[in-house]
Amino acid sequence: MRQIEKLYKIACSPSRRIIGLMSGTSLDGLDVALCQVSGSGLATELTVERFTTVPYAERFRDDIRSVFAKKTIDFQHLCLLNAHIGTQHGRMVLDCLDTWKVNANEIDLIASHGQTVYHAPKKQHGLADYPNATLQIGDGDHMAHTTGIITISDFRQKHIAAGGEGAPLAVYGDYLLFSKKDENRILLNMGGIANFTYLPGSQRADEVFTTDTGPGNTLLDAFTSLYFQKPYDENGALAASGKIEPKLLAALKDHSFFDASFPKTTGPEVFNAEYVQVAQVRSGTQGTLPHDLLATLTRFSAETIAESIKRVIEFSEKYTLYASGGGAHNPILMQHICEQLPNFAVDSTEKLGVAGDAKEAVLFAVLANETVTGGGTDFGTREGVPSVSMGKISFPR
Ligand SMILES: Nc1ncnc2c1ncn2[C@@H]1O[C@H](COP(=O)(O)OP(=O)(O)OP(=O)(O)O)[C@@H](O)[C@H]1O
Ligand SMILES: CC(=O)N[C@H]1[C@@H]2OC[C@@H](O2)[C@@H](O)[C@@H]1O[C@H](C)C(=O)O
Repeated sequence: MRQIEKLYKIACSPSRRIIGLMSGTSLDGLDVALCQVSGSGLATELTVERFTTVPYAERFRDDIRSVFAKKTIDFQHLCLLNAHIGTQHGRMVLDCLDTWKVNANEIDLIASHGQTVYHAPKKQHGLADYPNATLQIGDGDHMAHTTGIITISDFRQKHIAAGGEGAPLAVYGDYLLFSKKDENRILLNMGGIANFTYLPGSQRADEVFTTDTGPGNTLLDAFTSLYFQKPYDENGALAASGKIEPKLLAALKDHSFFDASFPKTTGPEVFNAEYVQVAQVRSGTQGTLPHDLLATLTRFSAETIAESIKRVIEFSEKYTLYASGGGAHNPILMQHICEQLPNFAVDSTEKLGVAGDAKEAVLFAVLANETVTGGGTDFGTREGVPSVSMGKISFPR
């Protein structure tokens, strides 16, 4: 059968098995979600059959770090990694299928985010002659060839072509899977970077809203690794035993990103260890003890998240916040957020049927489903949510 006919059959079938893949800014591993998806648009129904995070080997992580969020890199290495990550992610998928005892030919599609290596929205690069830009590597052709499964990848470019910043894309899946009549919902994801989607109880697509808020865990991870040689502050234990340094907190919050209008996006290109060190010098707090630094950075993430949410809500309305991403496992971060949003009901996306750790990978499966089924949800003229299909199709042969 011709490849295009196979794809057409997949598109016409009442349901599809799609593997969603996400490798985020934390570089902890590849999130792999095997989903059964039926319908499209607001009639989409999705069940997560399997989910796992394949942890990255130290060597693979260091390899990605060598080109990650840096202005100057070894260009040959970037070129090699584009193919290498595509193949490695493909092998990780095959290993998962093996463990799950699922044959690759039972899978209809892979939705592969790839690895963001640089994110440069115009508001950040400031170069008048250039557009918003972002780069995800781990090419879809390598994934398709390695796995033998039709792969949809590189979702962010169409968003940019249509006037967006290439992120957050979660909003599309959030709206299709989680919006509910008469309930105002905020879906807050805290990975390396934090973002949220606002889903109005009106369920009107043209009122849906999304933005990044700034750092989630990225700074916590950087300093936990520097001072404690651990990948992250497990359960916020280190921050819990420190004191917030107010002068440093004020200096951390003093950045144009936080004053810029919504929607906006960012990444570790801005929020990195150097950002903190500069804030320490500016506030004369270089002597801050490691535990106090983590306490302050945790509060910094929480305040910038809560303040962003407060900017878009009506105080007379009721909202439920559903948390996801690794930060939802950090009780200190969650406690600070809840404290600043006292009128919110707070829950996890688990309550909505999708585990918080799986959510982003699942949402890419939804995006791929929309690409092949035609989708066509009209988000109106809302900035940051262009009404486009996303992703490029790679056939295995
Ligand atoms: N038990 C825990 N306690 C504290 N923090 C945790 C815990 N579990 C995970 N995390 C944090 O979550 C991070 C991973 O989050 P996640 O996988 O959502 O990020 P990501 O998808 O890579 O990032 P992004 O969404 O920005 O692309 C870890 O690096 C760690 O900081
Ligand atoms: C350019 C890029 O990879 N951005 C990521 C990153 O990680 C979190 C936040 O910043 C978000 O905007 C986005 O990912 C999620 C999956 C999104 O697009 O919704």
